[in-house]
Amino acid sequence: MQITVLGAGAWGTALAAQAARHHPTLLWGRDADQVATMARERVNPRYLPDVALPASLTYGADLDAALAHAGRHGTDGLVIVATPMAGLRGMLAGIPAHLPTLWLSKGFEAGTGRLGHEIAREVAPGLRCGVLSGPSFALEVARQQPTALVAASHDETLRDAAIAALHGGSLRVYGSDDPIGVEVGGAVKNVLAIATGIADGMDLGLNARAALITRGLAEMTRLGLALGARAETFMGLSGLGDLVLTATGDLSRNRRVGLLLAQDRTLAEILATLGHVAEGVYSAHTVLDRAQQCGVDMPITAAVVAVLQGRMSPRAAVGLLMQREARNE
Ligand SMILES: NC(=O)C1=CN([C@@H]2O[C@H](COP(=O)(O)OP(=O)(O)OC[C@H]3O[C@@H](n4cnc5c(N)ncnc54)[C@H](O)[C@@H]3O)[C@@H](O)[C@H]2O)C=CC1
Ligand SMILES: O=C(CO)COP(=O)(O)O
Repeated sequence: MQITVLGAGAWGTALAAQAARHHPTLLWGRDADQVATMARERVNPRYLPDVALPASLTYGADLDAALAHAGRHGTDGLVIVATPMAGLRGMLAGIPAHLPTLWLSKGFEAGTGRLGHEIAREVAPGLRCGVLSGPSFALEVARQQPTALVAASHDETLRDAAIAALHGGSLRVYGSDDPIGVEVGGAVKNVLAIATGIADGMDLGLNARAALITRGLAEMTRLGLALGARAETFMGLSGLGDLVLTATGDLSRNRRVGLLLAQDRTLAEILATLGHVAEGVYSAHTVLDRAQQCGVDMPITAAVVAVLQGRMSPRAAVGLLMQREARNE
């Protein structure tokens, strides 16, 4: 299978390395100098330093040529979009309709509030596509540490293509026909990881973290159900799985944002030093907007939004959550 990965950040590079062990794979990046460095040194010094990339992986900065690589044998190729959510719309709009496509981006699009499958429906109707998500720090995948992912699409042939492309060795890829649930899980866990980062940064303790994860999962599930997802999806890899990973794992950029907010660093300072995208920062208020449109209560998300917008201190946000009325679980 001919595979093209669009986006040479941490996750695109890690997944391209995995794919290249089994299939002819090309990694496209928008920065020609970075691409030339990767091709020469077989390492991505900016986003995944210290990980040697397989010799079989090829590189390109020309988007048309990269897409032609995936289309070399007609419809048998696969395009994997690995940009942040902000780049997904532009990428999907340029992919030829015959090329099956997966995206890795996790979030609600800032401005429109759309999930990936909603963007695809708008800009690429007819494209066979789906999302690949689940608990997966790029560094661990790049180091070939065991990881389980979920490929979600209403199109069974697309799920099969994702599994054929990536399942094997240290990576297990499960299928799901609930792309809404898988996308809501991947988007909301980023916001909740900021919340547990704040709690841990304030030394609130392990009980507080467990409470945020559990009640956060309830928020995530409520929103997902309102948007048309199935409840059981949130007990799976992209719900509970990715939430536990991101909310507790110090490799998470979203969690790191929360830890630093708790030290009273400003968001601008934090983002200037992060060096990678933290999607929760950009989709938190969009999650809340969509929840409000559906009449869904998301108090933890609302608290994170207030802190991110500088309207409330972390301490005040915790106080507000603790003062809420008692209710049945
Ligand atoms: N890093 C990780 O462990 C994981 C990340 N993800 C998701 O994958 C997506 C990408 O994340 P990372 O690779 O970690 O980000 P990153 O911050 O490491 O790299 C982002 C890459 O995207 C490129 N980029 C940014 N905007 C772009 C645009 N408009 N068009 C084309 N390229 C653009 C940047 O140049 C950079 O190469 C995010 O949505 C993230 O939530 C999902 C699972 C794991
Ligand atoms: O999505 C991820 C792990 O599954 C990565 O999380 P962060 O973006 O918070 O690093």
